[in-house]
Amino acid sequence: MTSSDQLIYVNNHKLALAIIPTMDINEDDDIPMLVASEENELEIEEEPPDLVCAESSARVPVTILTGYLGAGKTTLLNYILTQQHNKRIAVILNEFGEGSSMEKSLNVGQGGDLFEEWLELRNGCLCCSVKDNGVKAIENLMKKRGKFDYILLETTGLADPGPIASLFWMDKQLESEIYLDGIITVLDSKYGEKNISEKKPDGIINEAVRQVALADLLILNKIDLVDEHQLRTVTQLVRTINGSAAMVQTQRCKVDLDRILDLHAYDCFDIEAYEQTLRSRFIDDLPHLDQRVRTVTVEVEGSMTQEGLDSLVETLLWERSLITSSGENIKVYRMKGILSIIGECRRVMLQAVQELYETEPVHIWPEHVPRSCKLVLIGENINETDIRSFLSNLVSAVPNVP
Ligand SMILES: Nc1nc2c(ncn2[C@@H]2O[C@H](COP(=O)(O)OP(=O)(O)OP(=O)(O)O)[C@@H](O)[C@H]2O)c(=O)[nH]1
Repeated sequence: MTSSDQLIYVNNHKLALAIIPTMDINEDDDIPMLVASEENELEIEEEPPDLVCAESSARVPVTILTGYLGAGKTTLLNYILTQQHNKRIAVILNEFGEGSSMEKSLNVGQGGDLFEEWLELRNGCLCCSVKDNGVKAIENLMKKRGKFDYILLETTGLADPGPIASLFWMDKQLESEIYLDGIITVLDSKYGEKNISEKKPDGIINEAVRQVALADLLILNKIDLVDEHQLRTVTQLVRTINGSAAMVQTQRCKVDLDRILDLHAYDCFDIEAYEQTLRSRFIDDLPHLDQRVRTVTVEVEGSMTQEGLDSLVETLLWERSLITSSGENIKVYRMKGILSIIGECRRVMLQAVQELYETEPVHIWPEHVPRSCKLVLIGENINETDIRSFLSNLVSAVPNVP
């Protein structure tokens, strides 16, 4: 198998498995197409009856499964695929063509009526910065194989999930067939602290920290290998980095699938669930650890103008130009918020990953509730004092302005 192959397994009933390795992209190349290689001709039925979704107009969720080397990502994947979920799940392993990972993935779904297809991705990959390519490749795959109900994407242990999330976080106006449902990070309870604390050259934040920071759900796995004290320490550490994600403790990643699938972490499908994620679960810093990446929640009473919102996005996400009082540059990985915008009678939901953001008016502000702007930020060098001061400058001192 060469690095330009994709391996697709399709279980007639509910499972398709794909491995998409790293590829080079030429600027002159067209949008990637999934084509059959000569090695194993792909036989495509126009509409395979058992794989075509009844509601073909429904968008397909993508869940990103990430976590440091050996944390239990594949264990989680296998667990999901063997549970009752009544979904036709496509699995994409972003494995960079590593032989061992492929062998391991061959175990997934064995025992069912499994068959293989070899596909080649002419250009484009899931880890590149060209947003459309990975998405188009999957959409092409869906056209060929019929529509899946769900896509699970397992990253490598050393992946930064940020760029991958940006790839799938599609603007609704682009009318993509897929959308980002959530990022799940699996952590090894025994080695999690060591992995998170590992220093990289030039002070770069390591991948384990980034994976925790960007999680919508944190799975603290391998709890059978630690005692209560170790579990408390790693839980505290993870919570300090990401105070917004839900968290579960597991052995062999056994977790209720309702906690994993259909999270809607990037839309306002369930506003109450969204508001839950804005509630601070922040705990005190652990003094013995260098905690450059952390979560801060700030709420300022009052409303801001649309220009204020533009300025917030520009400063925090695009220019990354906010400097702390101690001279450090604030870098936001993930931001959520509920804002009061002057002239808008509804609460405005704000979501951001890396430099991408989305705002959406949701519920009407109740008359008795004072208007306010609330932000949750996860990133480097973030501290409450500087964020509060920045937000206060943007928020007018006039509460309850319609
Ligand atoms: N004791 C114990 N072992 C576990 C648990 N979960 C997974 N493992 C084992 O840990 C090892 C690594 O698990 P994987 O699921 O392959 O981890 P991964 O994150 O996919 O690993 P990479 O792809 O190499 O980064 C395997 O031997 C698993 O059987 C657990 O809860 N307890």
